[in-house]
Amino acid sequence: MSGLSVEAWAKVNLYLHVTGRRDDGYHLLDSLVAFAGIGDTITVSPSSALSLTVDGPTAARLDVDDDNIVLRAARALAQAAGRPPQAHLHLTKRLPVAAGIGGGSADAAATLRALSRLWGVRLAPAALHALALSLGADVPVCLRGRPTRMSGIGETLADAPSLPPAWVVLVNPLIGLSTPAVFKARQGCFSDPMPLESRPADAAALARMLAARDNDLSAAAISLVPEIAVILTALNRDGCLLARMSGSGATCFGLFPDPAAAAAAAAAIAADYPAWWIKSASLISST
Ligand SMILES: C[C@@](CO)(OP(=O)(O)O)[C@H](O)COP(=O)(O)OP(=O)(O)OC[C@H]1O[C@@H](n2ccc(N)nc2=O)[C@H](O)[C@@H]1O
Ligand SMILES: Nc1ncnc2c1ncn2[C@@H]1O[C@H](COP(=O)(O)OP(=O)(O)O)[C@@H](O)[C@H]1O
Repeated sequence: MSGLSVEAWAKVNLYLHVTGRRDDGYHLLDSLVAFAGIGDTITVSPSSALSLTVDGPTAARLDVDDDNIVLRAARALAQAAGRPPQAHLHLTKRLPVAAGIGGGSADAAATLRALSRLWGVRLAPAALHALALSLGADVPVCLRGRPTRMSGIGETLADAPSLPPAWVVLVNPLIGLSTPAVFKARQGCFSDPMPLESRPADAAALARMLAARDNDLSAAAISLVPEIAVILTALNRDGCLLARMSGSGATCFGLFPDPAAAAAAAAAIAADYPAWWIKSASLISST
């Protein structure tokens, strides 16, 4: 497709601690966020009006209406730039929807990047960050697209140590899980933020660092979608260094030290569970 394309990489919460709750109901988080080399693609091209078309393997699971986060991002950027929202947007959807890997947030971030270039808009970094946050708590981190320590509700971002070469297998049962529903179902106390060690030397060291942490939303997500427990068991096989849920689920990731081990695990899981969405990809180490 002609136009200007930006990739919207899948977000992976390597760990996710819930450290508190604000008065407005939003939760305070401490998360190491990475990105996998698989995602959606946003392509923008000049047009006299704002429009969106969608294709791709998971497009059928998406409502393409005025409320789509991609169109909301375009309108918000146009308003901030004081210009009409004129562009045709095309979304190639490959990530499952409502899946804990930030598909919508990554699409919104990619839209902001692509339209900034198409329209020649250069918002100040603080203004772009605020605009991203107004679209969703995960949009600012997706705008960075590199390993990031995320806190607050998602607005406080700090560079994380660059990651060693590592590969993930992402598995989703193609059952959408609502983020607010998972936060609502969460029980138990809050975690304390933990300091992050310096750069892990290799994937095994990264797995050891992550093993001391958790995803505090897993139990709540499993109570809503029990298949998540089955996925974690399926991922925990030879060569897998760590298996964990990402975000509010239901996607889980297995961490692998090399691409061959990840591809072999993905193929073996696909043979056992042909109805699941299963992909292997590299982790983006830094930019
Ligand atoms: C949980 C996380 C972890 O990275 O990822 P996902 O599972 O969505 O991928 C994110 O914080 C999700 O961010 P995002 O999906 O942008 O959330 P928003 O649209 O802003 O909020 C949706 C709803 O989730 C809850 N929410 C979200 C973020 C947060 N820090 N605390 C919350 O309690 C609130 O109920 C809110 O109304
Ligand atoms: N472009 C988009 N891609 C994915 N989901 C979208 C999009 N636009 C709106 N949504 C809605 O956003 C919600 C969250 O989806 P998504 O961002 O994929 O999941 P998560 O927040 O778990 O990472 C879903 O209810 C979905 O219908």
